[in-house]
Amino acid sequence: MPAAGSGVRLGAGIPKAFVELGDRTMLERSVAGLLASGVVDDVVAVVPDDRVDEAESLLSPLRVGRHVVVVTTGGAERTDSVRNGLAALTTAHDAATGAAVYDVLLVHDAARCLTPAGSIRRVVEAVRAGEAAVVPVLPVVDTVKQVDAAGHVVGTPDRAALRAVQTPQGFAPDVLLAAYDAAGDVATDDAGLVERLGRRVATVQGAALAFKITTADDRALAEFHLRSRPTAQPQEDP
Ligand SMILES: Nc1ccn([C@@H]2O[C@H](COP(=O)(O)OP(=O)(O)OP(=O)(O)O)[C@@H](O)[C@H]2O)c(=O)n1
Ligand SMILES: C[C@](O)(CO)[C@H](O)COP(=O)(O)O
Repeated sequence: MPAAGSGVRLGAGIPKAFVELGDRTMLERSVAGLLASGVVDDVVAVVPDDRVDEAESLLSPLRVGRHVVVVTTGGAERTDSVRNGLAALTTAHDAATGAAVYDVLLVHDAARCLTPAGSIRRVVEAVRAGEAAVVPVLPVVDTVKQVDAAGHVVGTPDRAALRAVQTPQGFAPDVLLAAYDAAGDVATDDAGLVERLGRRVATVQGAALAFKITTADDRALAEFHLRSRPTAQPQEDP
């Protein structure tokens, strides 16, 4: 779980994953949401260097039953943070068993902390059914324009062929590790690195509640959803 971003666009003055929504930080909500989905065993949370102790303390109550929750530090770009998370996972495996024990790896933004369980499950099921890489998507409802540097429209892609992509993105472990090994530069999502290997990326239905909390308006929207359902993290698709 990449959670090491600074949250410039949110403008809260602290790293975004540590911003509270209601009584819990986005980080806690996101990790709890994954573990509550019933299809996630362990989580590596990737946080800013100076937030490791705080993350350990926030996430400690979630270390129940068989679940392992590891905290490690991030890098300058999201890609760097995910790479650090994968390294922590590999190290943990080598120390414990000497072999990979997972059949699916997910990469999930801490900033998508209201993601319903259904979306997480659909991604995992599609990887288990044989897809090497899977992304949850929504149809694009606005017309999308391509613009030049001056902001003038240079094209209108066919909206029917466009999708807005969310997380968690799911992968066969060897495919994700190979994609990060091969990655020379940054990508805006993890599946983009898999595409560069020439591998197929499948789509499954995403969820409106899996929106990425990016701006103050998004935060207000998330708080509205939580006030509407005060008792729990949303776990089912609307
Ligand atoms: N160097 C980075 C940058 C981003 N992320 C994480 O990647 C997810 C998606 O990134 P984004 O929403 O863009 O978060 P920020 O980078 O914090 O936002 P901003 O660009 O506004 O600063 C977030 O959970 C964020 O914490 C990360 O782990 N490491
Ligand atoms: C991975 C992602 O959430 C898919 O939509 C998105 O690309 C992250 O972008 P950000 O600029 O790092 O928020």
